[in-house]
Amino acid sequence: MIRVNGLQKKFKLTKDHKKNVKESQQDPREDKDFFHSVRDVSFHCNQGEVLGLLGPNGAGKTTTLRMLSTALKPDSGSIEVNGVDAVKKPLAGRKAIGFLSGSTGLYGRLTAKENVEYFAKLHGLRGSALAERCEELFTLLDMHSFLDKRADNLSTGMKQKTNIARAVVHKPDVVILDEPTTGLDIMTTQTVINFIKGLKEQGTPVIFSTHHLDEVALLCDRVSVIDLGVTCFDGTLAQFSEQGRATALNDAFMNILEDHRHV
Ligand SMILES: Nc1ncnc2c1ncn2[C@@H]1O[C@H](COP(=O)(O)OP(=O)(O)OP(=O)(O)O)[C@@H](O)[C@H]1O
Repeated sequence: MIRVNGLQKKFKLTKDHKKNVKESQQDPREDKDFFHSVRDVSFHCNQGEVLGLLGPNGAGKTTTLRMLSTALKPDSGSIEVNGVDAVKKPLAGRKAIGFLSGSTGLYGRLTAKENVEYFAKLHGLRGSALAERCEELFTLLDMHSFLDKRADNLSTGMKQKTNIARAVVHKPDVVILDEPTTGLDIMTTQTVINFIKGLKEQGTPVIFSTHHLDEVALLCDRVSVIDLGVTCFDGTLAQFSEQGRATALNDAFMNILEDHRHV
């Protein structure tokens, strides 16, 4: 399981950013020298659960997920993965977490297969264990038709499948996916959704950020909403509808955001 408590992360403002800040309306995340992207974020996800991380553009979801992946160090707060303190022990945290980011690239000159195998080797897999794990992922993610194509020549969907395979090749304890279906066609989206369902069935906790509430309805046991860097909802889907006073998830989401901004 993964438990996140009171995460905070601020960034030093550049000169340009400071100029924009002066011109913008008052934002509680701004101060003289820093932009407080994540101010107070807490949630948890148990074995076999899928948690959907929601929030408007710029709310702080990617910054939060990058802290979970250990790519960014929080200014304060804790991240615990199966009892391991991932802030104090980032190497152990990195091993335990599989992270798909929106920005990581593949090695363009390597084929899809070579990309996944390369990351498997970095995680210490060798021989038949490596071959079996890669084969399992190639089948689950329906990758066989493009395994020998160079990454440079892959479509967006093929690249995303390869990125997902590479993120989970070491069978991490927790899987974190930043907008895994953004920009994908319907068939590729379905493959990714089925893949997440498979992880859930195996008991692996999955946290994914998304703007697609239909995916939340299909996949999620829990929902966490971040607004202006703060968790303004964290609970089950039923509690989400209850607090948002609507059965339609988009209405519930809008009500939760409005309540948060008018407190
Ligand atoms: N390195 C940085 N320096 C300054 N500000 C940053 C930095 N990284 C992120 N931010 C700011 O922090 C805020 C949160 O960004 P983040 O990418 O976490 O949002 P998000 O919820 O993932 O948004 P989206 O849904 O658009 O992907 C944004 O206003 C962004 O401009």
